[in-house]
Amino acid sequence: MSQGLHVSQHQQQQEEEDNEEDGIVGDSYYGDGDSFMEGDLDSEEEEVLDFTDPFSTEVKPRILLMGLRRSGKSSIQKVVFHKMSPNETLFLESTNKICREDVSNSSFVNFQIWDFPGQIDFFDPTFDYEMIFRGTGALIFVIDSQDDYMEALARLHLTVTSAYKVNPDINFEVFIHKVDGLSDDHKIETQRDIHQRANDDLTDAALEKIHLRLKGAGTPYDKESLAIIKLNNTTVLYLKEVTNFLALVCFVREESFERKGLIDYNFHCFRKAIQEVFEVSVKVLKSRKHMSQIRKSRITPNGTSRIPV
Ligand SMILES: Nc1nc2c(ncn2[C@@H]2O[C@H](COP(=O)(O)OP(=O)(O)OP(=O)(O)O)[C@@H](O)[C@H]2O)c(=O)[nH]1
Repeated sequence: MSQGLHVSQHQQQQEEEDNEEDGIVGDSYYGDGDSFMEGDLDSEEEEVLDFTDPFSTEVKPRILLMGLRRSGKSSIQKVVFHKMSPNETLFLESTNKICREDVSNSSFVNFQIWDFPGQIDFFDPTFDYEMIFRGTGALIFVIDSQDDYMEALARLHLTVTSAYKVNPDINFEVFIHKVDGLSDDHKIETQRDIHQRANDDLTDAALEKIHLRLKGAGTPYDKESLAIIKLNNTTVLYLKEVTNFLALVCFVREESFERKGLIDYNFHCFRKAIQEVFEVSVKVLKSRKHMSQIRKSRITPNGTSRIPV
């Protein structure tokens, strides 16, 4: 509660400060201003986008973070990729230029994330959205669930339809953010309402083929999903989910994969055994709980036993 109040006061103050600044309309989105964050954390690279930079032509999967002002885009990025504590995000300044960051923690994780200013204007001639969307793999649209989200939905529709026209292969993700201020019932209701309205808008525009994924709408993997990664030393890494809390990671010689069916069969037996152990453990725990309840019911309030146990 108090956090919510604190945030809204901060937001109000920030809005006032922002309003004093020039908007970015008429200004270049890719200017040579400083990066939006002072005191850069452990970022690999973070910079204001500059299309004259030859590095910008490097082909890397690109993820765009879009949404209204103060919806929480930069906070998500800072908390996820820079281990910033959520409280510290209160002090983030509003983003007024497109900020591009390389995320390359390892050879498996290597992509760019572009954080957009909230008030981007698709009709501004300095904003070359066609060029941006053409090379984009995924667009994450952030909605502040504590705010009146009608404006955000209108902006979502404009963003998604503009992007889809340029590049129908973009994956659209909608993050319903700041749900910490909502009750459980309100969370579900908000998600349902946003989902319904966003899809209704697309249907009205005869664009129901655009698929919006809203957080909570499903996971991109199931129990058959697995990862087989060939390492460079003739070894293969085999990763597969056993239960929600357990994954099996094996390093196997490459030639062993000629008999992959055998590996799958062994994995199947292993998973079955784990599940059986789990089910037996649950039964034992339940029966212990049951016995302890029976014992308690045989003890009178003054602590003496009604029936010897
Ligand atoms: N309650 C709550 N507040 C949050 C959350 N995430 C971010 N905020 C607050 O929301 C405000 C705006 O966050 P930013 O990350 O700067 O938002 P933005 O979308 O990048 O804003 P612009 O750069 O203006 O487009 C900050 O005061 C954050 O502390 C959250 O999960 N819950």
